Amino acid sequence: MNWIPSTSQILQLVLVGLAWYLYKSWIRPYRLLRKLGLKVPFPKPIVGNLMDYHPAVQHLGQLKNQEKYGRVYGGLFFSIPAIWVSEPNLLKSVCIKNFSNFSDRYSLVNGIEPFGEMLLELKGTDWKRIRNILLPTFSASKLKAIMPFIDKAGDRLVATILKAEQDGQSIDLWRTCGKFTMEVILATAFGIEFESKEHEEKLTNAARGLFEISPGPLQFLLIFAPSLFRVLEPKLGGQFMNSTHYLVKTCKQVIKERRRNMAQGIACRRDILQQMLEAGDSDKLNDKEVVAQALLFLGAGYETTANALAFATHSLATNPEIQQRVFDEISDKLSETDSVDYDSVGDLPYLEMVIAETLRMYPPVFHFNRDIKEDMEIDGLQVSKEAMIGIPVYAIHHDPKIWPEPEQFRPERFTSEEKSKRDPCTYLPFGNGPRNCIGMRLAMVEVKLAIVKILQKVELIVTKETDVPIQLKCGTTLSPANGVHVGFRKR
Ligand code: HEM
Repeated sequence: MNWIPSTSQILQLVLVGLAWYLYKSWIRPYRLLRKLGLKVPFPKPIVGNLMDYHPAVQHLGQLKNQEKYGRVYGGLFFSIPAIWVSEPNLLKSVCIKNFSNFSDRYSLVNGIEPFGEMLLELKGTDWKRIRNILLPTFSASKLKAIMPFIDKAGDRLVATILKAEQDGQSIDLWRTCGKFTMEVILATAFGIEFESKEHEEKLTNAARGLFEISPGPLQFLLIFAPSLFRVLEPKLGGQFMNSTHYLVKTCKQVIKERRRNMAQGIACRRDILQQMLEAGDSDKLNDKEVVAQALLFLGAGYETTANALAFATHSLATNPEIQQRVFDEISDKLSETDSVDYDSVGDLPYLEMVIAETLRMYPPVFHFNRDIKEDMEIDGLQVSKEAMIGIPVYAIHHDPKIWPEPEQFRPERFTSEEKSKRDPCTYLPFGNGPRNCIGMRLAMVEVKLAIVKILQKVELIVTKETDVPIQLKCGTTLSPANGVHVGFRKR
């Protein structure tokens, strides 16, 4: 005889299931953090502490939590227990001293192809293998080879600015910087140059759609139910899956063409894509791995670098004496006719300090994380393998005990003397340790070259449209909430 459950039995089952789910995803991780001896703001079911502050101002949430709970506290990222650490000694242990226990990142997008194969998401020996193959790609000599692409994109950036100045038009310099960094990364990592305005827009929109998932239901699905995410996201108007498909297809076409040319002995462009295709002696990257890294470089290198450059231009416009000093340094070291090459942009110490201070005040990557392999105690802090370490970069960079008057823009904080007084783990725009940002040199050279080229032609000035102070917004990265609207005065 078939047993048919009654409505009340079904209801009871649903309630038990719900209670079990809430216990597992809410109470249990909360109790774990409390058991570790951490102060934890009481989380909400499902979202945890994610919505304690509006998602767009997570950077201020970091600061408030640091003020309230100190440099170590707990919180739930959805149901994932996170130990937030901003104490420099502990950070040194996590990122460097005990690296073997914290060598991986907590996986947030590895259920979608090709994200699981990206360096950012890879773990253990798989990460080490790909990182070692890729490292030489970002060496000084290899970056020198791609300088012509960066230089060309820099010329286009300056042409746009000069046209705006001539027409007396206002432009959003943040968007313009985005076009520059997009052009660089597409030309170098994807081996593509824009064929038309339409082509440029299609590629730019697709690249923007990557990693463009803000905290909310879609992010929840992406982390906890990637198969469902794959089906639902495009139907809910998201761009992530469509952008991914388009970019993978585009990259595969370029790789096919390169492989054909290589087989026929036809010389190929010396860009990052080519270096990846040729990288490794006995241990080569296969095409799937190359596509994954090209997409990652696009996602990790476009918006971050654009924001850094846009924040730097805003800081220069709002600090005219500092801008003058940078201009004097550029004029002393480089005549306008000199080509701006890798070595010449590397010899501008004051500009370097200005960029460092920009990245302190406005770190585009305002937090990052480390997975915990085994339970252990580090400098009196008990950590559990069921949790992750969260690193609140914005709060660390605005801690008044480390950076007096943190809201003041002072490049002098980065003289060699001042730097030697501070613990390196108090400044983390590119992370730290063996898992730090592999694209740091490329990003720095892009930002420096663009600033040199801009300042050689125009002075950046504050207009009535300029946001002072600049308003910030958290999405995947920390960006200017209203763009960057500064004026230009031709030199
Ligand atoms: C101003 C621009 C940039 C900033 C602020 C930035 C920041 C960061 C940060 C904070 C991390 C995490 C580091 C850690 O966990 O210790 C990271 C990782 C990474 N970044 Fe960047 N980044 C920038 C530009 C770039 C560029 C231009 C590329 C490549 C073209 C790139 C590629 C990567 C990759 C592949 C990783 C993962 C490294 C690994 O797991 O081994 N980044 N970046």
